[in-house]
Amino acid sequence: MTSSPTFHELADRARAARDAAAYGQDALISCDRLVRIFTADGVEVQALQGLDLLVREGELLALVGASGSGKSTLMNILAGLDRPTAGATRVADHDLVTMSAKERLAYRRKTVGFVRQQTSHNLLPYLTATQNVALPLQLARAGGRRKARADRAMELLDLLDVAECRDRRPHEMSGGQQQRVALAVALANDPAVLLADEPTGELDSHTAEQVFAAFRTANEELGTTIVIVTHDQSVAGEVRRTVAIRDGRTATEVLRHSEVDSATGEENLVAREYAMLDRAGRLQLPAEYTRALGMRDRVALELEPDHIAVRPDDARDDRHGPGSAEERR
Ligand SMILES: Nc1ncnc2c1ncn2[C@@H]1O[C@H](COP(=O)(O)OP(=O)(O)OP(=O)(O)O)[C@@H](O)[C@H]1O
Repeated sequence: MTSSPTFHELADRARAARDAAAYGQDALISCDRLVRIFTADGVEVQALQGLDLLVREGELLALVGASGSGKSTLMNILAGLDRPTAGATRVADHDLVTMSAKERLAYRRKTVGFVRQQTSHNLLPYLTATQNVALPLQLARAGGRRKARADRAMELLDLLDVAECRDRRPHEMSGGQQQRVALAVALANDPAVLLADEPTGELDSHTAEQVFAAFRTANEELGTTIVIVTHDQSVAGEVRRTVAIRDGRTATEVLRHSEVDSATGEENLVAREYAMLDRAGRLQLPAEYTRALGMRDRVALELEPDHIAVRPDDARDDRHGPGSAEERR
Protein backbone atom coordinates (compact mmCIF):
# COMPACT_ATOMS: atom_id res chain seq x y z
CA MET A 1 0.00 0.00 0.00
CA THR A 2 1.35 3.46 -0.82
CA SER A 3 1.62 5.88 2.10
CA SER A 4 0.05 9.35 1.89
CA PRO A 5 2.48 12.10 0.85
CA THR A 6 3.81 14.33 3.60
CA PHE A 7 3.11 18.05 3.65
CA HIS A 8 6.70 18.74 2.44
CA GLU A 9 6.32 16.33 -0.50
CA LEU A 10 3.08 18.04 -1.51
CA ALA A 11 4.75 21.47 -1.27
CA ASP A 12 7.67 20.22 -3.42
CA ARG A 13 5.27 18.85 -6.07
CA ALA A 14 3.35 22.14 -6.18
CA ARG A 15 6.61 24.09 -6.60
CA ALA A 16 7.84 21.75 -9.37
CA ALA A 17 4.53 22.10 -11.24
CA ARG A 18 4.69 25.90 -10.96
CA ASP A 19 8.32 26.10 -12.09
CA ALA A 20 7.93 23.63 -14.97
CA ALA A 21 8.40 25.44 -18.29
CA ALA A 22 5.12 26.19 -20.04
CA TYR A 23 4.46 23.86 -22.98
CA GLY A 24 6.57 24.87 -25.95
CA GLN A 25 8.24 27.79 -24.21
CA ASP A 26 11.65 27.08 -25.73
CA ALA A 27 10.36 25.99 -29.13
CA LEU A 28 10.37 28.10 -32.28
CA ILE A 29 7.19 26.35 -33.49
CA SER A 30 4.65 25.14 -31.01
CA CYS A 31 1.34 23.46 -31.80
CA ASP A 32 -0.77 22.73 -28.78
CA ARG A 33 -3.80 20.46 -29.25
CA LEU A 34 -4.53 21.85 -32.71
CA VAL A 35 -7.93 21.07 -34.14
CA ARG A 36 -9.10 21.97 -37.65
CA ILE A 37 -12.58 21.03 -38.75
CA PHE A 38 -13.75 21.60 -42.32
CA THR A 39 -17.39 21.52 -43.28
CA ALA A 40 -18.17 20.59 -46.86
CA ASP A 41 -21.76 19.92 -48.03
CA GLY A 42 -22.90 19.66 -44.42
CA VAL A 43 -20.31 16.98 -43.63
CA GLU A 44 -17.64 17.67 -41.03
CA VAL A 45 -14.08 16.52 -41.61
CA GLN A 46 -11.68 16.68 -38.66
CA ALA A 47 -8.42 17.28 -40.50
CA LEU A 48 -6.46 17.91 -37.27
CA GLN A 49 -7.58 16.19 -34.10
CA GLY A 50 -5.55 17.65 -31.23
CA LEU A 51 -2.12 17.74 -32.86
CA ASP A 52 0.89 18.54 -30.67
CA LEU A 53 4.24 19.45 -32.20
CA LEU A 54 7.32 21.31 -30.99
CA VAL A 55 10.17 22.32 -33.30
CA ARG A 56 13.37 23.89 -31.99
CA GLU A 57 15.24 26.66 -33.73
CA GLY A 58 17.67 25.35 -36.35
CA GLU A 59 15.95 21.97 -36.89
CA LEU A 60 15.42 20.38 -40.30
CA LEU A 61 12.35 18.23 -39.87
CA ALA A 62 10.43 15.99 -42.27
CA LEU A 63 6.68 15.49 -41.87
CA VAL A 64 5.31 12.26 -43.32
CA GLY A 65 1.89 10.64 -43.34
CA ALA A 66 -0.71 9.00 -45.54
CA SER A 67 -2.80 11.05 -47.93
CA GLY A 68 -5.48 12.91 -45.96
CA SER A 69 -3.66 12.66 -42.61
CA GLY A 70 -3.58 16.45 -42.20
CA LYS A 71 -0.09 17.50 -43.34
CA SER A 72 -1.14 20.27 -45.72
CA THR A 73 -3.73 21.52 -43.24
CA LEU A 74 -0.98 21.90 -40.65
CA MET A 75 1.36 23.61 -43.12
CA ASN A 76 -1.33 26.10 -44.16
CA ILE A 77 -1.92 27.01 -40.51
CA LEU A 78 1.81 27.43 -39.85
CA ALA A 79 2.12 29.53 -43.03
CA GLY A 80 -0.58 31.91 -41.73
CA LEU A 81 -2.92 30.98 -44.61
CA ASP A 82 -5.53 29.27 -42.43
CA ARG A 83 -6.64 29.32 -38.78
CA PRO A 84 -7.21 26.36 -36.45
CA THR A 85 -10.75 25.69 -35.18
CA ALA A 86 -9.33 25.17 -31.68
CA GLY A 87 -5.97 24.86 -29.94
CA ALA A 88 -2.99 27.16 -29.83
CA THR A 89 -0.06 27.66 -32.15
CA ARG A 90 2.92 29.97 -32.00
CA VAL A 91 5.73 30.51 -34.47
CA ALA A 92 8.69 32.70 -33.54
CA ASP A 93 6.64 34.43 -30.83
CA HIS A 94 3.68 35.12 -33.12
CA ASP A 95 0.36 33.83 -31.89
CA LEU A 96 -1.25 32.49 -35.06
CA VAL A 97 -4.72 32.29 -33.51
CA THR A 98 -5.16 35.85 -32.23
CA MET A 99 -3.11 37.61 -34.93
CA SER A 100 -4.85 40.53 -36.72
CA ALA A 101 -5.15 40.58 -40.53
CA LYS A 102 -2.38 43.19 -40.74
CA GLU A 103 -0.03 41.17 -38.51
CA ARG A 104 -0.85 38.07 -40.55
CA LEU A 105 0.25 39.78 -43.76
CA ALA A 106 3.51 40.97 -42.15
CA TYR A 107 4.02 37.45 -40.73
CA ARG A 108 3.62 35.90 -44.20
CA ARG A 109 6.01 38.39 -45.73
CA LYS A 110 8.77 38.34 -43.11
CA THR A 111 8.57 35.41 -40.71
CA VAL A 112 7.76 32.41 -42.91
CA GLY A 113 8.89 31.30 -46.34
CA PHE A 114 6.82 28.76 -48.27
CA VAL A 115 7.76 26.43 -51.13
CA ARG A 116 4.96 24.49 -52.85
CA GLN A 117 5.00 21.24 -54.78
CA GLN A 118 3.86 22.70 -58.10
CA THR A 119 6.91 24.37 -59.59
CA SER A 120 4.62 26.69 -61.57
CA HIS A 121 3.01 28.06 -58.35
CA ASN A 122 6.23 29.28 -56.79
CA LEU A 123 7.58 31.79 -59.32
CA LEU A 124 6.12 34.63 -61.39
CA PRO A 125 6.48 33.53 -65.02
CA TYR A 126 7.32 36.93 -66.50
CA LEU A 127 10.17 37.72 -64.04
CA THR A 128 13.75 36.44 -64.17
CA ALA A 129 15.18 34.43 -61.28
CA THR A 130 16.90 37.52 -59.85
CA GLN A 131 13.70 39.59 -60.12
CA ASN A 132 11.64 36.81 -58.51
CA VAL A 133 14.03 36.69 -55.53
CA ALA A 134 14.20 40.50 -55.23
CA LEU A 135 10.38 40.88 -55.23
CA PRO A 136 9.71 39.73 -51.63
CA LEU A 137 12.49 42.06 -50.44
CA GLN A 138 10.74 44.92 -52.20
CA LEU A 139 7.30 43.96 -50.80
CA ALA A 140 8.68 43.76 -47.26
CA ARG A 141 10.47 47.08 -47.87
CA ALA A 142 13.71 45.32 -46.94
CA GLY A 143 16.98 44.78 -48.74
CA GLY A 144 17.73 48.46 -49.45
CA ARG A 145 17.95 49.87 -52.97
CA ARG A 146 17.52 47.99 -56.22
CA LYS A 147 21.26 47.18 -56.50
CA ALA A 148 21.39 45.85 -52.90
CA ARG A 149 18.32 43.68 -53.57
CA ALA A 150 19.85 42.28 -56.75
CA ASP A 151 23.07 41.54 -54.82
CA ARG A 152 21.14 39.67 -52.12
CA ALA A 153 19.27 37.72 -54.82
CA MET A 154 22.55 36.76 -56.49
CA GLU A 155 24.04 35.70 -53.17
CA LEU A 156 21.13 33.29 -52.57
CA LEU A 157 21.09 31.93 -56.13
CA ASP A 158 24.82 31.32 -55.80
CA LEU A 159 24.43 29.55 -52.43
CA LEU A 160 21.76 27.25 -53.87
CA ASP A 161 23.81 26.50 -56.95
CA VAL A 162 21.53 28.16 -59.52
CA ALA A 163 23.56 31.30 -60.27
CA GLU A 164 23.45 30.43 -63.98
CA CYS A 165 19.67 30.99 -63.95
CA ARG A 166 19.94 34.63 -62.82
CA ASP A 167 18.60 36.13 -66.08
CA ARG A 168 16.28 33.27 -67.04
CA ARG A 169 12.52 33.20 -66.70
CA PRO A 170 10.91 30.06 -65.18
CA HIS A 171 10.08 28.48 -68.57
CA GLU A 172 13.81 28.62 -69.40
CA MET A 173 14.72 26.56 -66.32
CA SER A 174 14.39 22.85 -65.45
CA GLY A 175 11.94 21.77 -62.72
CA GLY A 176 14.80 21.29 -60.25
CA GLN A 177 16.23 24.73 -61.02
CA GLN A 178 12.79 26.28 -60.58
CA GLN A 179 12.45 24.71 -57.13
CA ARG A 180 15.90 25.92 -56.08
CA VAL A 181 15.05 29.43 -57.26
CA ALA A 182 11.73 29.10 -55.37
CA LEU A 183 13.76 28.24 -52.29
CA ALA A 184 15.84 31.40 -52.82
CA VAL A 185 12.59 33.42 -53.08
CA ALA A 186 11.31 31.88 -49.84
CA LEU A 187 14.63 32.67 -48.10
CA ALA A 188 14.92 36.24 -49.42
CA ASN A 189 13.59 37.91 -46.27
CA ASP A 190 15.64 35.68 -44.00
CA PRO A 191 12.54 33.96 -42.52
CA ALA A 192 12.61 32.36 -39.08
CA VAL A 193 10.88 29.31 -40.55
CA LEU A 194 10.81 27.77 -43.99
CA LEU A 195 7.87 25.49 -44.84
CA ALA A 196 7.87 23.25 -47.89
CA ASP A 197 4.93 21.07 -48.99
CA GLU A 198 6.21 18.18 -51.14
CA PRO A 199 8.89 20.37 -52.80
CA THR A 200 10.33 17.38 -54.65
CA GLY A 201 6.98 15.78 -55.53
CA GLU A 202 7.11 16.64 -59.25
CA LEU A 203 10.79 15.77 -59.75
CA ASP A 204 12.68 12.62 -60.70
CA SER A 205 14.81 11.11 -57.95
CA HIS A 206 18.15 12.55 -59.11
CA THR A 207 16.73 16.09 -59.39
CA ALA A 208 14.89 15.64 -56.08
CA GLU A 209 18.23 14.85 -54.44
CA GLN A 210 19.73 18.10 -55.75
CA VAL A 211 16.75 20.11 -54.53
CA PHE A 212 16.87 18.46 -51.12
CA ALA A 213 20.62 19.24 -50.96
CA ALA A 214 19.69 22.92 -51.44
CA PHE A 215 17.30 22.72 -48.45
CA ARG A 216 20.06 21.16 -46.40
CA THR A 217 22.44 23.96 -47.43
CA ALA A 218 19.86 26.58 -46.34
CA ASN A 219 19.54 24.83 -42.99
CA GLU A 220 23.27 24.40 -42.42
CA GLU A 221 24.63 27.64 -43.90
CA LEU A 222 21.86 30.07 -42.98
CA GLY A 223 20.60 28.29 -39.85
CA THR A 224 17.00 28.44 -41.13
CA THR A 225 14.53 26.17 -39.34
CA ILE A 226 12.89 24.00 -42.00
CA VAL A 227 9.78 21.80 -42.01
CA ILE A 228 9.36 19.68 -45.16
CA VAL A 229 6.29 17.59 -45.94
CA THR A 230 7.40 14.67 -48.06
CA HIS A 231 6.42 11.26 -49.42
CA ASP A 232 9.97 10.82 -50.61
CA GLN A 233 11.65 8.14 -48.48
CA SER A 234 15.12 9.32 -49.47
CA VAL A 235 14.32 12.77 -48.04
CA ALA A 236 12.59 11.45 -44.92
CA GLY A 237 15.46 9.02 -44.32
CA GLU A 238 18.15 11.70 -44.42
CA VAL A 239 16.95 14.21 -41.86
CA ARG A 240 17.66 13.95 -38.14
CA ARG A 241 13.97 14.01 -37.23
CA THR A 242 10.98 12.61 -39.10
CA VAL A 243 7.53 13.12 -37.58
CA ALA A 244 4.67 10.92 -38.77
CA ILE A 245 1.13 12.29 -38.72
CA ARG A 246 -1.77 9.88 -38.52
CA ASP A 247 -5.46 10.87 -38.42
CA GLY A 248 -4.67 14.50 -37.66
CA ARG A 249 -2.25 13.82 -34.81
CA THR A 250 1.48 13.36 -34.43
CA ALA A 251 1.83 9.60 -34.09
CA THR A 252 5.48 8.57 -34.13
CA GLU A 253 8.89 10.13 -34.60
CA VAL A 254 12.14 8.75 -35.93
CA LEU A 255 15.29 10.40 -34.59
CA ARG A 256 18.63 9.75 -36.27
CA HIS A 257 22.13 10.35 -35.01
CA SER A 258 25.60 9.50 -36.31
CA GLU A 259 27.60 6.77 -34.66
CA VAL A 260 31.16 5.84 -35.47
CA ASP A 261 31.75 2.09 -35.84
CA SER A 262 34.68 1.40 -33.49
CA ALA A 263 35.94 -1.48 -35.68
CA THR A 264 35.85 0.19 -39.10
CA GLY A 265 35.85 3.89 -38.13
CA GLU A 266 32.90 4.38 -40.48
CA GLU A 267 30.20 6.88 -39.58
CA ASN A 268 26.66 5.50 -39.78
CA LEU A 269 23.29 7.11 -39.30
CA VAL A 270 21.44 5.24 -36.56
CA ALA A 271 17.64 5.57 -36.44
CA ARG A 272 15.30 5.02 -33.52
CA GLU A 273 11.53 5.17 -33.48
CA TYR A 274 9.56 6.95 -30.75
CA ALA A 275 5.85 7.30 -30.03
CA MET A 276 4.41 10.63 -28.93
CA LEU A 277 2.83 10.77 -25.50
CA ASP A 278 0.42 13.69 -25.24
CA ARG A 279 -0.32 15.55 -22.04
CA ALA A 280 -3.41 13.46 -21.40
CA GLY A 281 -1.15 10.37 -21.47
CA ARG A 282 -2.44 9.18 -24.88
CA LEU A 283 -0.07 7.20 -27.04
CA GLN A 284 -0.54 6.02 -30.65
CA LEU A 285 1.06 2.66 -31.29
CA PRO A 286 2.22 2.14 -34.89
CA ALA A 287 -0.36 0.09 -36.82
CA GLU A 288 2.35 -2.36 -38.02
CA TYR A 289 3.19 -3.17 -34.39
CA THR A 290 -0.37 -3.67 -33.18
CA ARG A 291 -1.26 -5.70 -36.30
CA ALA A 292 1.80 -7.92 -35.88
CA LEU A 293 0.61 -8.91 -32.38
CA GLY A 294 -3.11 -8.87 -33.18
CA MET A 295 -3.72 -6.06 -30.68
CA ARG A 296 -6.97 -4.12 -30.80
CA ASP A 297 -9.56 -2.53 -28.50
CA ARG A 298 -7.85 -3.41 -25.25
CA VAL A 299 -4.25 -4.22 -24.31
CA ALA A 300 -2.68 -5.40 -21.08
CA LEU A 301 -0.40 -2.90 -19.29
CA GLU A 302 2.30 -3.53 -16.74
CA LEU A 303 4.41 -0.93 -15.02
CA GLU A 304 7.98 -2.18 -14.76
CA PRO A 305 10.82 -0.36 -12.93
CA ASP A 306 12.18 1.18 -16.15
CA HIS A 307 9.44 0.73 -18.77
CA ILE A 308 5.78 0.11 -19.37
CA ALA A 309 4.93 -3.20 -21.03
CA VAL A 310 2.02 -3.27 -23.49
CA ARG A 311 0.86 -6.81 -24.29
CA PRO A 312 -2.03 -8.37 -26.22
CA ASP A 313 -5.18 -8.69 -24.14
CA ASP A 314 -4.76 -12.00 -22.33
CA ALA A 315 -8.24 -11.85 -20.77
CA ARG A 316 -10.22 -11.80 -24.00
CA ASP A 317 -12.69 -14.50 -23.11
CA ASP A 318 -16.14 -14.51 -21.60
CA ARG A 319 -14.96 -15.20 -18.06
CA HIS A 320 -12.94 -11.96 -17.83
CA GLY A 321 -14.48 -9.80 -20.59
CA PRO A 322 -16.22 -6.53 -19.85
CA GLY A 323 -19.51 -7.10 -18.15
CA SER A 324 -18.50 -10.64 -17.15
CA ALA A 325 -19.78 -12.08 -13.93
CA GLU A 326 -16.37 -11.62 -12.32
CA GLU A 327 -16.21 -7.92 -13.15
CA ARG A 328 -19.79 -7.21 -12.12
CA ARG A 329 -19.23 -8.57 -8.64
N1 LIG B 1 -10.80 23.01 -47.60
C1 LIG B 1 -11.20 21.81 -47.22
N2 LIG B 1 -12.52 21.51 -47.16
C2 LIG B 1 -12.94 20.29 -46.76
N3 LIG B 1 -12.12 19.29 -46.39
C3 LIG B 1 -10.79 19.52 -46.44
C4 LIG B 1 -10.26 20.79 -46.86
N4 LIG B 1 -8.90 20.72 -46.80
C5 LIG B 1 -8.61 19.48 -46.37
N5 LIG B 1 -9.73 18.76 -46.15
C6 LIG B 1 -9.79 17.38 -45.65
O1 LIG B 1 -9.00 17.30 -44.49
C7 LIG B 1 -8.26 16.08 -44.44
C8 LIG B 1 -6.77 16.38 -44.36
O2 LIG B 1 -6.36 16.95 -45.60
P1 LIG B 1 -4.86 17.40 -45.91
O3 LIG B 1 -4.85 18.04 -47.25
O4 LIG B 1 -4.34 18.21 -44.77
O5 LIG B 1 -4.10 16.00 -45.94
P2 LIG B 1 -2.63 15.65 -46.43
O6 LIG B 1 -2.03 14.79 -45.36
O7 LIG B 1 -1.89 16.91 -46.76
O8 LIG B 1 -2.92 14.79 -47.72
P3 LIG B 1 -2.06 14.70 -49.10
O9 LIG B 1 -0.80 13.96 -48.76
O10 LIG B 1 -2.97 13.93 -50.00
O11 LIG B 1 -1.81 16.11 -49.56
C9 LIG B 1 -8.67 15.30 -45.67
O12 LIG B 1 -9.72 14.43 -45.32
C10 LIG B 1 -9.19 16.37 -46.62
O13 LIG B 1 -10.16 15.85 -47.49
